[in-house]
Amino acid sequence: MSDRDELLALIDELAVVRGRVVLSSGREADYYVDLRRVTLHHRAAPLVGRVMAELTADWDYSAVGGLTLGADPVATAMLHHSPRPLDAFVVRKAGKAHGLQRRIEGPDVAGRRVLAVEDTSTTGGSVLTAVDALREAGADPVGVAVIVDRGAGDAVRDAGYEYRAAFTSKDLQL
Ligand SMILES: O=P(O)(O)OC[C@H]1O[C@H](OP(=O)(O)OP(=O)(O)O)[C@H](O)[C@@H]1O
Ligand SMILES: O=C(O)c1cc(=O)[nH]c(=O)[nH]1
Repeated sequence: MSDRDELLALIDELAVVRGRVVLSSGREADYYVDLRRVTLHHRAAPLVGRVMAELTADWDYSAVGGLTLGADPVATAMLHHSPRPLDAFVVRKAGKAHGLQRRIEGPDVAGRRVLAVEDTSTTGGSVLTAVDALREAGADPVGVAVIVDRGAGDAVRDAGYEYRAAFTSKDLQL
């Protein structure tokens, strides 16, 4: 079985929850894909790293990350399982007032080409928040990549960024 097929089967088995749910955006939906159950799973996490690295293999970037928390294990999986040397970063939902007061944690991203990732994207609001913070920090986001797309493509493209998803809701029969 290919990495992609194995990952899709694990997402279906571990992450899909059917039932009424309120989403991050405040919208309601009748299914949820809890990808943290996949990105933090011993067998699935390396597949996430390889599939997401392959999905973006033709994009030039040296660091990967996104808005905490969903993006964090995606970025670290890529750091560990990408064939290219990659740093990871974490974009905080809010800056912190003590310590070094950084909004973006990890090796400096200023002046670097970076990839913004998400576990799943519905409105694109979360990943575009990360992209805005990256720009503010002097980084150059080369695109957005997510494991499961729930419809954020137009919003991300309208904001001026390329958008790729390893899978869509349809791949999961949702
Ligand atoms: O495209 P959007 O409409 O922004 O929705 C997608 C976001 O929702 C989830 O995170 P959530 O806000 O639940 O927070 P968490 O990552 O801290 O769990 C998910 O991990 C994405 O970040
Ligand atoms: O839009 C969201 O908040 C959302 C949808 C989904 O399927 N999974 C998730 O973690 N968040």
